[in-house]
Amino acid sequence: MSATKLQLRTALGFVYRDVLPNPPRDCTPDEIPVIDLSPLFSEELSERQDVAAQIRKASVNTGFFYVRNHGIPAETIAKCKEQGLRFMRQPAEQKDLISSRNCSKHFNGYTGSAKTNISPTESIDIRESFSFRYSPELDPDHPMDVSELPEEVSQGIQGEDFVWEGTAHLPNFKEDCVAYWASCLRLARKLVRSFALSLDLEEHYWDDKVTHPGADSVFNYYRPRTEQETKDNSVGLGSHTDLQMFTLLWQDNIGGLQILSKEGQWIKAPPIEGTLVVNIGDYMMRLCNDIYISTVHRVTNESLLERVSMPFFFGLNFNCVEGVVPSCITDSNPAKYEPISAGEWVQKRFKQERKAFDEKAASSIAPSAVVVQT
Ligand SMILES: O=C(O)CCC(=O)C(=O)O
Ligand SMILES: [Fe+2]
Repeated sequence: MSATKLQLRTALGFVYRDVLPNPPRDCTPDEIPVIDLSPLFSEELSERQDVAAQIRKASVNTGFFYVRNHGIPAETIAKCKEQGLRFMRQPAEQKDLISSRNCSKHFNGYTGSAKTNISPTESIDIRESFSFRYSPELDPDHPMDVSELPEEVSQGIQGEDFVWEGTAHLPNFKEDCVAYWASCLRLARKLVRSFALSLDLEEHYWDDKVTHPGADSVFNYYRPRTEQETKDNSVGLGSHTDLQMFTLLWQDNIGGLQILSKEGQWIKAPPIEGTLVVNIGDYMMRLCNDIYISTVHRVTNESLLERVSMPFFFGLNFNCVEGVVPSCITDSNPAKYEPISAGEWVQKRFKQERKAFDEKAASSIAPSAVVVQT
């Protein structure tokens, strides 16, 4: 059997990847290494540089790695997971009260099963999700009211209160979700320094560009597939790349995440207790002139149990217009990309995805629609 073509969405249009016909195989420790983050919290620059070197190696290779000793307490993770499950186990009508499509300007809130189709060449997504975004009053490092921000910053803030108003009946829901989000944000601000070091930039290169950053928390819920969905090879979440600088992902112990190797082979990224998965997003790949790789990945829950994951997508302040960083430009490798605002970059693809889904849904309704003769 020959390779098949996978069509992928980017903010700037479609790209294509060849996929080998072989079934997914286990990853090797070299493909998705486990990096110990304890030295990140060390006073010694050389220890922090050692972590940065490991991050560089993994980011150039597959763009995916696990981190352990990341500093997020297991209890914070467990509470957020429990809250997400409580939300998802509610009746559909209750969840739809905070439907992203009806209530949100910025893709926050609840999205039901079969309401997205992230990969044009695969099935619709079985996944359900709940999302919320950065709000300055929740910032663990410098909480402030949105009215205190300069206008060019406040315009880009995408947190929306309806997600909390519509979940206020679930005790401690907001508190537990925000605690996990805040821990991820703190870790991401630490990691972005390591990414700067890894690119031979000054350690604090991005510090003033992540004061009110892209910091999107999502709770993904994958119910088991039906018999028909299994026959049809339906995906939990179709093939895609992430959008921002990098993603921190907690996954439960069910498994189902796969990443596409350079050779076009799907490899499994199994759960490893006590770790988070970190992966490079498209915006980072662009800032690095393609030196770091934003790798295609997808999820299928092949078990008979529900599966949960909690990604946190991290990027620069939305009003930040950033181009390829100086250390990734040489005479023989000039900058391939123009500067673009971090916020615009993300919104472009979200809008495309929704438009494409609406068009697909409309065309699949058409054949059975009643044609009225006038
Ligand atoms: O559920 C997972 O393991 C990954 C989810 C993911 O890739 C995403 O939400 O972008
Ligand atoms: Fe993803």
